Amino acid sequence: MNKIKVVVAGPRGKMGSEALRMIEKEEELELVACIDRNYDGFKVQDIEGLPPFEALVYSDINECFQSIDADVLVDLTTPEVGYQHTKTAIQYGIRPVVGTTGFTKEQLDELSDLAEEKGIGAVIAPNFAIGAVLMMQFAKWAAKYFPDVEIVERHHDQKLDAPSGTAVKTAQLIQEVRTSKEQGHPDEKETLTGARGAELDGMRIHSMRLPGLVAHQEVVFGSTGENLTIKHDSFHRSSFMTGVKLAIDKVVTLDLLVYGLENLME
Ligand SMILES: NC(=O)C1=CN([C@@H]2O[C@H](COP(=O)(O)OP(=O)(O)OC[C@H]3O[C@@H](n4cnc5c(N)ncnc54)[C@H](OP(=O)(O)O)[C@@H]3O)[C@@H](O)[C@H]2O)C=CC1
Ligand SMILES: O=C(O)C1=N[C@H](C(=O)O)C[C@H](O)C1
Repeated sequence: MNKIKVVVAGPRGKMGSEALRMIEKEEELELVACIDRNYDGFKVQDIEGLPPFEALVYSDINECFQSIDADVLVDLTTPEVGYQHTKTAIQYGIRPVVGTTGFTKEQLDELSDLAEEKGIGAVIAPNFAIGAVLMMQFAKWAAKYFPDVEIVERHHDQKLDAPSGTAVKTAQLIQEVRTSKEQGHPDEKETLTGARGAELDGMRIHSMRLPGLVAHQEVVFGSTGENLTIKHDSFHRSSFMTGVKLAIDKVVTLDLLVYGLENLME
């Protein structure tokens, strides 16, 4: 059996370390290297808390891709670094699977164009939890009937981007089917800036950050005399790993960039 050769960027992070534990259990996957700014030249097994892989760690992504034979880059870092990593991977013909959130629309468009130009598969998924993907799809369905909607996302307080990638993706999916409208009272005024949350096409997105949380979202629809709430909770980062594995399996068969795991689920 030909294993899929995987590089993980951000291996000491909350998601990156979970991805290593997933790869350790999956027979068809082989970890061939990691990218980490602090441990150049180390073996993964020499970094405290990480599984006993012999794979080498590189600080420089170019050096990594010039030195090893890899099929897929899994990026779980930060918006700025993840964007650069994704671009570099496509340029080297290594297929990126990106969980990192916070990319701008312009960056996503640019990466999509680059992948198409090079004929390289790529997956960028704001949320790899199957339940979260379903939550977004159910919300899209409901928005056909309920155009008044607010999104409330709650995350741990170490998160760098707000709103979450999932909240933005949910709003974009809703936008595809919802009749565009401004919500709330036409004369409403914020007496404290930000009280009504972020705004996307008239929809409001509220972001909470608290210790103890992992990743949670409610999509609340309102209509005459009724409310509908669609809710998803990730209580542990293992919830994202089924989707990461699915994306790795599928990306090697693609020749363009796919944004959102729903496009890979049958
Ligand atoms: N798509 C999905 O399903 C999910 C996506 N995410 C996203 O994944 C990303 C990572 O999340 P999480 O694991 O919680 O974050 P962490 O902060 O725990 O991990 C981030 C990792 O990136 C590394 N990093 C940070 N800055 C740099 C840099 N300049 N160069 C190289 N490496 C760097 C960190 O290393 P260092 O210690 O050196 O800073 C760390 O290993 C986020 O964008 C988050 O939103 C999270 C959960 C699910
Ligand atoms: O940073 C996180 O933790 C998460 N980030 C992703 C997002 O921004 O939507 C996915 C999930 O919500 C966890």
